Formats: sequence, C-alpha cells, structure tokens
Amino acid sequence: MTLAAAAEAPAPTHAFAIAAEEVAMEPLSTATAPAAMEEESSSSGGGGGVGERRSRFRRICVYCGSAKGKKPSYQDAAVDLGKELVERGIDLVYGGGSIGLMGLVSHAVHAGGRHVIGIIPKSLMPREVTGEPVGEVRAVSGMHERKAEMARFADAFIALPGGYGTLEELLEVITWAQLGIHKKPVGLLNVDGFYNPLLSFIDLAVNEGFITEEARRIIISAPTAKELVMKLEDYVPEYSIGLVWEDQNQKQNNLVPELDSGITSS
Ligand SMILES: C/C(=C\CNc1ncnc2c1ncn2[C@@H]1O[C@H](COP(=O)(O)O)[C@@H](O)[C@H]1O)CO
Repeated sequence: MTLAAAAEAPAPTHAFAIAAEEVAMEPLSTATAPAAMEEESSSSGGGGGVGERRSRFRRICVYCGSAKGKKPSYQDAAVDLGKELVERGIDLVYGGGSIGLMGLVSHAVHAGGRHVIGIIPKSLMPREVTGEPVGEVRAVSGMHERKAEMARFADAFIALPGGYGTLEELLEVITWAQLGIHKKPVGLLNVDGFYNPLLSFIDLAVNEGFITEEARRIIISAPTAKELVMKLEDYVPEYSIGLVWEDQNQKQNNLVPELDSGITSS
C-alpha cells in the first residue's frame, strides 16, 4: 500500500485519550536468564535464524533524529544498531520515517531480514515529510497515540542521537519507568559523548534533589550498540513504585499486541 493510501486508511487503533492509560505494557519475558542470552543459537528468542544470538527482546523501540547529524559517526551508529538488532533476532519499532537516522536504522534492520514496524501519525505521512518507510507502517491519529503504540509494542527502548523529538520520546519513557508504568530497559547510545551534557544535567538534578539515585539508574548508556544491547539484556529493574492505571487490569488480559491489522508499505 502506498503512503498516500495509508494516510487515508483508518488508524488501526482507537483514539488516544491519556498516554499512560493507553500503554498496555507487555512484561518482559523472565524465562530467559541473562547468562543464556549471549549464546549463539539457531533459533533466537526473537524468532531469528542460524547464527543469531538469543535475546530476551522481541522488539526494541529506537528513538532517533529525523536528521542525520553532522558527524559520520552518528550515521554509522544508526547502521550498527540496526545490524546489532538483526544479529540478535530483534525486530524494530520506530517512528516510521525514512529520513535522517530513522531511515538508516530502519533500512539496516529491514535489509537484515528482521521485521520493521513504523508508527506514523497520518499528518506526517506525506512522502515529502517522512520519505518512503520500509516494513510495516501503522497509521495513528496523532503524536500521543504514536508514542503510546511505540512503547506498547517494544520490550526495550534505545535513543540514538537526535533533537527535540528524540529527547521528548526518551524522557517520556524514562518518566513512565520512574512511575512504574513499565519496567522495560531504557538505553542511551552515547555516540561520541553526544549525550554527556544530558547525563551531566541529570546528575545535577540528582545532586539538587530532583531525581533520586534509584531513578537515575533507569538510564543505561554505552558508546556502542553492541555494549548497549548487552547492558539492556542484563538490566534488572530495581524501582518498585507500580501505579495501577484504570484500564491496566483489562489490558493485562490482552498482552500480546495485535500486529496483523497494520498497514504494510513493503
Ligand atoms: C519536521 C517534520 C517532519 C519530519 N519527519 C518526521 N517523520 C517522522 N517522524 C518524525 C519526523 N520528525 C520528527 N519525528 C519524530 O520525532 C523523532 C525525531 O525527532 P528529532 O527532533 O529529529 O529528534 C522521531 O523519533 C520521530 O518519532 C514536520 O514538518
């Protein structure tokens, strides 16, 4: 289906009400012990093929710039991350565009044979805005619904370098982790120290009493995709506040997201 046709199609999910309530977070599988995750396997946890390493993650949501950034290292990191997901048999959830780092990571995952789910608000769907995305395209009604759907489908989150959009998405999932809305790992791919100023600011906020030490540890960072994904595999959430949102019990009964009603572009 073309992007133009997809933009006309009804969104596969109902309208967004309150972001947190929309996030029927799937709990991570606890069946796979971290020690077993690094083994080479012919049938990965992500459903992958020969030579892939087993992962406890089926899908990882990647937040990243709609621009490529000035340094080639940012672009290399996006491709490396895509390849790392492929190697571990992990599918990609992302913002659905084909521009900037979004395009690089999605093409790397798609080219490696893993599933790519792009979640795009209808208003961003015109080709001149998003480029031509690869994989499965799911149309949603707006940015809030997009973020809730991205979070719902993913087992973990990774932020590559990016701008306001990336920061907003990243800080939201960190905040949701702090509130106990999910217990999924959140990683920063700190390419060439891109995120050092943000991490310094967060440390300042800890020192000034606005962020607890425990909440600071929600953020996992590493300079390379390989190191970061390894850390995420080993991550054990330690915070305990678990808010129960009104419709959470109902959503818990329907934990597996329905992926068969999306709109496919390629
Ligand atoms: C600037 C405009 C559109 C650019 N095209 C985009 N297409 C899809 N998703 C986008 C786009 N721009 C931002 N996003 C979302 O924010 C994140 C990246 O934002 P950043 O500011 O570049 O860091 C990305 O993950 C997307 O979810 C409208 O004219």
